[in-house]
Amino acid sequence: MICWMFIGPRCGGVAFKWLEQNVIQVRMLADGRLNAGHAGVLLAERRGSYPPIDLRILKTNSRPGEVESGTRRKLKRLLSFQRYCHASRLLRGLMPHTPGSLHLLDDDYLGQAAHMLSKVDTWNFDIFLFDRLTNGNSLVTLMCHLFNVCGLIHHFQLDMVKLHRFLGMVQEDYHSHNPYHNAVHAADVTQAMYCYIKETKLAEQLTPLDVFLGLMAAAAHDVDHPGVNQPFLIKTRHHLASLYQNTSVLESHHWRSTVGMLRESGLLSHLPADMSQDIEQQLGSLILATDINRQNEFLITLREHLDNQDMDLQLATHRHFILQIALKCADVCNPCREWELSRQWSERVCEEFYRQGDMERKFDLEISPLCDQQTDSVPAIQIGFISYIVEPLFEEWQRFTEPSMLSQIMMGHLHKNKACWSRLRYVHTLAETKTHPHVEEPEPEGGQEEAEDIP
Ligand SMILES: Nc1ncnc2c1ncn2[C@@H]1O[C@@H]2COP(=O)(O)O[C@H]2[C@H]1O
Repeated sequence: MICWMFIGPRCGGVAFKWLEQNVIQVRMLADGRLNAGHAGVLLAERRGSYPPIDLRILKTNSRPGEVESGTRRKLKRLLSFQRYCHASRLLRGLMPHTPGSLHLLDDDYLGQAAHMLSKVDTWNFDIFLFDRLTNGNSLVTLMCHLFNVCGLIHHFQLDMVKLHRFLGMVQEDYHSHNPYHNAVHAADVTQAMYCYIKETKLAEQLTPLDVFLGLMAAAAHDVDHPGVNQPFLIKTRHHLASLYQNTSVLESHHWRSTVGMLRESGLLSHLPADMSQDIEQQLGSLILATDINRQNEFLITLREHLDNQDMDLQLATHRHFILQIALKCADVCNPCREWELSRQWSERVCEEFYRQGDMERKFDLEISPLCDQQTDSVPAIQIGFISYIVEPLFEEWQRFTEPSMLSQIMMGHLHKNKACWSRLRYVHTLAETKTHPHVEEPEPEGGQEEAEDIP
């Protein structure tokens, strides 16, 4: 059955609504235009960040065919115009976030944000605070600053209006209602990427193009993330899953969306065609490397290079590989942040998992691993994630940096945080035992003593 529905203003995330007996509407981001699937689950196709425009256009078209054919050009024009307004508001320092109530940023806030930027290369950079100080514009503000301090604007002769327009689009295309996969995560990964790029081992070898690619890929690597994972998209037969043949579905979408925004903004239009094509391809290869399913492939290659001591950063291919690794590290570095920051990311990512699990439960789909709030506790998820993903990767990264001061700081946080989660898991299991006395009382865990002083 084909069904078109017009729904309220954007609220992000994914929501279900029963339409008919056995047809469910799944709303992603509350974009107005929905795709229909006769298998029972309907998923929304995301077409940009400005649903009020979508809705206005779509409401004037009651039949799906008409919407598709008659307004495509108009829609595109309006989206661009809307984005243009957004970018120019950003340029004037106005807040783009609450439509109809634009305020000037308080000078004190800007002063504090500027002060934070002077320490943007420190590992304890508090991205949550920075996001509040910039009124939700952490990604745009951070990227503009980094492009400036890295000399990229000058080197690539970038047009500032186009740059703002592009970054505004990227930031807006992150779903602000995702607890984890939102623009603050992108800003966090970008800040981490900057720290890695500045590692002596890399800084000496990277070209301006490498730095440009590393920062751009970090900023855009999760753009338009729907807040659910690939298995969810596959089992609900989302059109992106079939478009990308069930392989690196989200990452492919992040990349292609980025390319679309690059072209729409015209940011690279002054560069020779072969150069902008190369940039698009390299961005793809970097963003696709963040597919967590490819973790082992990258880890094995990195280990081989380190064992054989054959990494030659004068070679473009080797620099590209190490940029992929750096981006992968940045993407999963939250357990290496200091406890207060790390804990927030852990809770956010688990909240996103649980929301997915709740939807799966509600609609009788199999609950995905780690997504069952009733059985998968935050501490248990964290210990698993640290043990199987983060530790193995960062151990090799530490070897690569020989080891740098930053690597040692990150490993220090990682071990402390893991011990802390162990302690919390123990407390959690103990509480479960008290509630369900038939469950055997847990033994104190290895990390417990180490974690005594951690809240
Ligand atoms: N603190 C964390 N705990 C558990 N999983 C995490 C954590 N941080 C990141 N991840 C996972 O790591 C994945 C990296 O790729 P994704 O962004 O697709 O999705 C991310 C999450 O599924």
